[in-house]
Amino acid sequence: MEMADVSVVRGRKTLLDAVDWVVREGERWVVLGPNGAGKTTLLSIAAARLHPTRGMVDILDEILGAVDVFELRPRIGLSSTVLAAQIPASETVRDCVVTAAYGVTGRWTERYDADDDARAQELMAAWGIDHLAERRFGTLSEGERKRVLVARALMTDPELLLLDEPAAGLDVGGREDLVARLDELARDGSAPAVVMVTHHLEEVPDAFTHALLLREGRVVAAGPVEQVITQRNLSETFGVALKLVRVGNRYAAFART
Ligand SMILES: Nc1ncnc2c1ncn2[C@@H]1O[C@H](COP(=O)(O)OP(=O)(O)OP(=O)(O)O)[C@@H](O)[C@H]1O
Repeated sequence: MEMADVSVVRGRKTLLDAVDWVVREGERWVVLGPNGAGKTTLLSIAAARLHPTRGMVDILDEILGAVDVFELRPRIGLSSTVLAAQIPASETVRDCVVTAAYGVTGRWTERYDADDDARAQELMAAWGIDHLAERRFGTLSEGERKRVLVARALMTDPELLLLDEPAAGLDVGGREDLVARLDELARDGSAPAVVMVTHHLEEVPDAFTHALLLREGRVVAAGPVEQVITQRNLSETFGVALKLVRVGNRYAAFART
């Protein structure tokens, strides 16, 4: 996925300002930035859900604006709270996952073949939700919901996987469980390129390779994790003097006093 000089302007507000970014096959990116930095806007463009005001976007060798987005979208897996809000509370977990094959939320009259059912079953097992297959989405805990959303995002065997705050609202146990699963996915050589948006350094899985830091719609730094996740870059990105703590390949940050 490539963005060149991408800007998004709404009224007098610039949501994204001249963003250049390349995500290559096999890379696992985390996008970090404070509230309102433009992370979700950036991900919406990468998901072919939003067109920029200016600039060029190439997703999986298709140029946004010159491609039928309905053909492109099934090649991109997306997990986000906006999507979660579109899933009917009465939908079973199995249907939440399998309906991604048609890019719909809410099973209706579509027909799914044995391969679709087998793929959904395999993903539910991999993400630890197979015991919940017949449970209604609306009855799940936040942690269970998050795992359903990632399993759903993988249903079409996408070439690009986009995760918008996949661990938001989880307790520490739930977060660590999800981070461990994402870490395993990141280490899988057959997994698609991954981009994960978060506010929290603690949520960056060990095996993630690259980071992009965003502040007020501008890229503060982008590149390999160890070069980008530095005390100086993070302090600039979040507008607070931060102390960076590294434990193995995991990170945390605290205000410097
Ligand atoms: N249609 C719009 N018109 C005007 N401003 C908008 C519009 N959509 C988003 N914004 C603003 O653009 C900024 C970036 O929003 P975005 O949701 O991309 O940020 P974010 O980094 O994902 O934030 P958060 O971490 O709080 O979810 C915010 O200040 C938001 O209020």
